[in-house]
Amino acid sequence: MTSHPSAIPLHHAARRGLLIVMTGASGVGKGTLREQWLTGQDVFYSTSWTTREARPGERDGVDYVFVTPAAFEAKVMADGFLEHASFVGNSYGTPIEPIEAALSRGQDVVLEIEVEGAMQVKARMGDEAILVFIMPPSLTELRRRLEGRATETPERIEKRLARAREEIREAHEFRFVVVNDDLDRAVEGLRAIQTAERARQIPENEWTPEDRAARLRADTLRSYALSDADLQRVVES
Ligand SMILES: Nc1ncnc2c1ncn2[C@@H]1O[C@H](COP(=O)(O)OP(=O)(O)OP(=O)(O)O)[C@@H](O)[C@H]1O
Ligand SMILES: Nc1nc2c(ncn2[C@@H]2O[C@H](COP(=O)(O)O)[C@@H](O)[C@H]2O)c(=O)[nH]1
Repeated sequence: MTSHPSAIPLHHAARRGLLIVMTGASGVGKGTLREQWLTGQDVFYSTSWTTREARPGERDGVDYVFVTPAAFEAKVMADGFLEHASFVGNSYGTPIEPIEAALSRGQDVVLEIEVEGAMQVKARMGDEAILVFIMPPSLTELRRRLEGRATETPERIEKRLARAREEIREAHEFRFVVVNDDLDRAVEGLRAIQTAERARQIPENEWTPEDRAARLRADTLRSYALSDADLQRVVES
């Protein structure tokens, strides 16, 4: 029997990549988690544009594309960003074109961005965006991590912590919340989310035992379990 393309069930058609957005306060460990989580995976990590100065050891085109405010503004005017935001005195943005190309060829895409930009992605991409808020165990631990990383002046650390207090209060806006206390446990949570979201693209009767386990684990990370009081406790701790 010959089959017509339109007769191919949707789930057998080429899979579109997942768009996973990691967000959360500066210094919570997004980059550290991402490196451990994505090592060995063929995932497209979006390199952002920024107007901030490169830190020692950061490479242009790898860690960020470092640009002047004028070049950044020109890209904004050309509608070249999926999202962009100002963060403690500098601009940051996600170039749109490589993201759409990766998703169309079936490659998963990971963004690592602050909260205002993540809200823009949510508004623009709707349910396609899998938004994951990375939560610090406490604000005291977040301060310890920012101080330990030693990339910011004391004044800039205070500004980032002030912004963190606002960002943490927005956590319930995102689909999942992963607490980055124990690094391995947090990475395992991110893997479960990725596997569970992939499984959603196929009928449930085709799920493997691993898919089912991932779904159960991912359900424990849904943000609706968090109350405002829970978020306030983190901010005050
Ligand atoms: N689970 C963890 N336990 C202890 N320290 C951690 C943990 N995760 C990350 N760190 C440390 O916290 C510091 C900040 O981590 P990282 O640079 O990955 O944060 P980030 O969220 O990517 O920051 P930014 O948003 O500013 O780029 C680093 O020194 C890192 O080694
Ligand atoms: N909205 C966006 N935020 C971004 C982007 N790239 C990085 N970031 C976030 O900015 C802060 C500060 O970063 P740092 O490198 O100066 O410490 C942090 O939360 C990053 O995740 C982006 O393209 N858009």
